[in-house]
Parts: sequence; structure tokens; C-alpha cells
Amino acid sequence: MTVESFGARLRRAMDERGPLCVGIDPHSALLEKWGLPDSPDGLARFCEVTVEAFADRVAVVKPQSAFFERFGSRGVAILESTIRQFKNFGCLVLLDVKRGDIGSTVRAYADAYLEPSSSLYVDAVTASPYLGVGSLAPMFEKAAEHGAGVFVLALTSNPEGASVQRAVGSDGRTVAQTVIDEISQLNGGVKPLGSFGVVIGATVGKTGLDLSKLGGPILAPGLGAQGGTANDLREIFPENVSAVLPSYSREVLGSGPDTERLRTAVDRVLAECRGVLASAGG
Ligand SMILES: O=c1ccn([C@@H]2O[C@H](COP(=O)(O)O)[C@@H](O)[C@H]2O)c(=O)[nH]1
Repeated sequence: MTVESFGARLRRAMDERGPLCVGIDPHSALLEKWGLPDSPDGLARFCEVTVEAFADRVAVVKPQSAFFERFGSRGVAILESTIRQFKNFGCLVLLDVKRGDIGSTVRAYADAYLEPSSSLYVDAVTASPYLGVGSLAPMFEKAAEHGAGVFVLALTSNPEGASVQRAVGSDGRTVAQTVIDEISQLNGGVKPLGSFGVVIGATVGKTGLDLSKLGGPILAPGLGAQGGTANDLREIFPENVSAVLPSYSREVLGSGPDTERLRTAVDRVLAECRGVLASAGG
């Protein structure tokens, strides 16, 4: 049986539900703001509310693994159950876990997140390329086998990233461009969208990056709390806009715990992104 690729599933989800990813980031400050204890019980309630508010309307949710791991095995169990609930409503789950290591260890990460029999199985993960994009090959292979996706960090939203990611190699390309070029080759021009994406922050300004051959999705975090705005997307992504997946966490979650207010926040940021991306064309 052939599995539908992540790229095809993501394209459909973005077309049907709109180009938006909502980050599930249970910061202790947010738990407090929502009137919840900073404990596994508080985490579980926070996640229940996010499922109720987002699962039937948002294309992609992006749980940040660190906020679950900080509660140890109980937090990971809540992450597993939250992943399942979002998937049951047809919402794609991108686990923000930024894994990367030597290839043999990456294979174990691939088993953890991209093998359907795993309790942490998700639609896609984020990965770090700083041991070499090639070292992530076991993740790419597992993802391709099971219709999952991988988003590799290229130019991240934090200011510290630039000193590494904008560094120029002997061939004149930046590290970020090298990552993009290697991911482009994996996608190989597949339509409607490749399953291998990159992460480019919405805070990075004009990049000079060539994304014309990427063929895969672009996750754009850094909107809202980190200062990026929907309007910034136009300058950062003058091309490939249909592949851009804007991502908000605190900007949306700050409207909780009322589910109607969370949904209104989703509608607001989605309308802003749609307006900008539609007017940017292409
Ligand atoms: O370049 C990157 C890559 C990942 N992130 C993650 O996205 C969210 C951002 O949260 P906000 O509340 O919207 O600022 C968070 O989980 C980061 O780890 C990123 O910010 N930048």
C-alpha cells in the first residue's frame, strides 16, 4: 500500500484550514496566567483546552517537547496523549524537538518519532543540521517510508543564530543556504509540495537566500512574542509564499484559557497571514 506523503497532506491541510501552525508551548507563566498549577495536572488541563480550541480548525499544531519533558515521564505521557487527540481531529502534529546527532543515533530518534508503532509518532519533526544534513538521513528515510516530514533549521528566529547560520563557506554560500540546497535535493521538485522543509524565522529580515528550488514547506516561527509580524513575511519570503507556514505560540496562547477567545486569536492571526501571503502572490 502506498502512503500519502507528508507534503501532500500538508498542502491539503493548509488549503482547507489555512496556512497556520499554532505552537503548544505550556510555559510556566502561561499555566499561571490560565489559573493552572505548574504541575503535570496543570499541563494536562492546558493541553485539553488546546485540543478543544484548535484541533478541528488549525492545519498544524507544534507541541514544543521541552515544555512536556520538564515534567519527566508524566509530561511525556501527556505529550503522547495530546498528540493522539490532535491527530484524531485531522490536525497535523509537528513535534518541535530539534533533534540531531551522528547517523546511528539519529536512527533511534527516527524510531521514536517517525515509526507508526511508537507512542510518540507524529506527522513531522524539527531537526538540527549541525552534525551535517547528511547525518539526518535515517530521519529522512523513515519519514519518506511512512508519509511523515522533517523540518530542518536553516535561519532561526533567535538573534544568536545568525553568527553560525549566516557564516559563509569556501564556496561563497552561507550555512543556511547550504542547508536549503541539501533539502531541495531531497524534495526533487515533487508536486504539490515536498515532505522536507526548512525553518526560517519571521524575525530574520531580508535574507538573500535562494528558496526557488526548495520545493518543500517553510516553517516561520518568531511571530508575535518574538517581534515578527505577518507583514515581515512579505519581505522575508518574496517568493515561495504558498509554501510558508507561519507559526505562533504565545501570541495565540496568551488569549486562553477561554476556548472562544483562543479561537478568535487563531482567526485573527490567520486572517493577517492570509492577507499578507495572498498579496505577496506566488
Ligand atoms: O527558529 C526557531 C525555531 C523554533 N522556534 C520555536 O517556536 C516557538 C516560538 O514560540 P513563540 O511563543 O511564538 O515565540 C518555540 O517553541 C520555539 O522553541 C523558534 O522560536 N524559532
